[in-house]
Amino acid sequence: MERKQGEVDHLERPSPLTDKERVMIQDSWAKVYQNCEEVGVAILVRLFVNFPSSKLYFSQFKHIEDTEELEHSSQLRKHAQRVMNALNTLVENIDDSEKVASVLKLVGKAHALKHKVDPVYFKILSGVILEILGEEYPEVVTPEVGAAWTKLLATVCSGLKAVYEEVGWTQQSTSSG
Ligand code: HEM
Repeated sequence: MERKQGEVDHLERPSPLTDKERVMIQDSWAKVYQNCEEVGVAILVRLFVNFPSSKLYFSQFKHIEDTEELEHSSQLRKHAQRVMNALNTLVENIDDSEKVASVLKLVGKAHALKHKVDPVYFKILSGVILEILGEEYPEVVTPEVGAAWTKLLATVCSGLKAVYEEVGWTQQSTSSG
């Protein structure tokens, strides 16, 4: 059974990142980004395996259940690359709130208006990112570094939610699920 939304509720209402947290995020990301393709694919495969309803937005692999087959999907790999690139831009520009806001606006608008992705999946994805980073980089992602990432991802989710509200997103038939 899928895990539900409440699990990542701690990602709500982020407090601002401190300078120390920004540095921890940038240092840890530098290591992660060396393997961006592998890590990106691992994150998305975990998302789609653990939360199969998230697959339904993707025309080319929505019916694929086999993990290895998912891993090789070109649509999945392309999206993994896009997610990692966007995260890289956010981390690189962590001190530039205008740049961060413009990235979130582009991503939020595309997902709300074009792809019609329920924003809950951004929270779910954030949980998966934290999980994979902790598993793959246990030496780098110490509890303190993980906490900084939690804050960053919470900021991303709340920024995206604000964009969704701005473009008039209304909850679509997910209230019972
Ligand atoms: C931080 C999180 C994410 C980032 C940075 C991101 C980034 C992107 C980008 C840059 C695109 C192409 C933009 C466009 O179509 O105009 C895209 C496409 C897409 N995204 Fe995301 N995405 C994220 C999370 C998600 C999630 C959680 C889902 C659904 C569960 C999703 C579903 C899609 C779909 C269905 C497409 C179109 C795919 C295609 O045409 O092949 N994205 N994403």
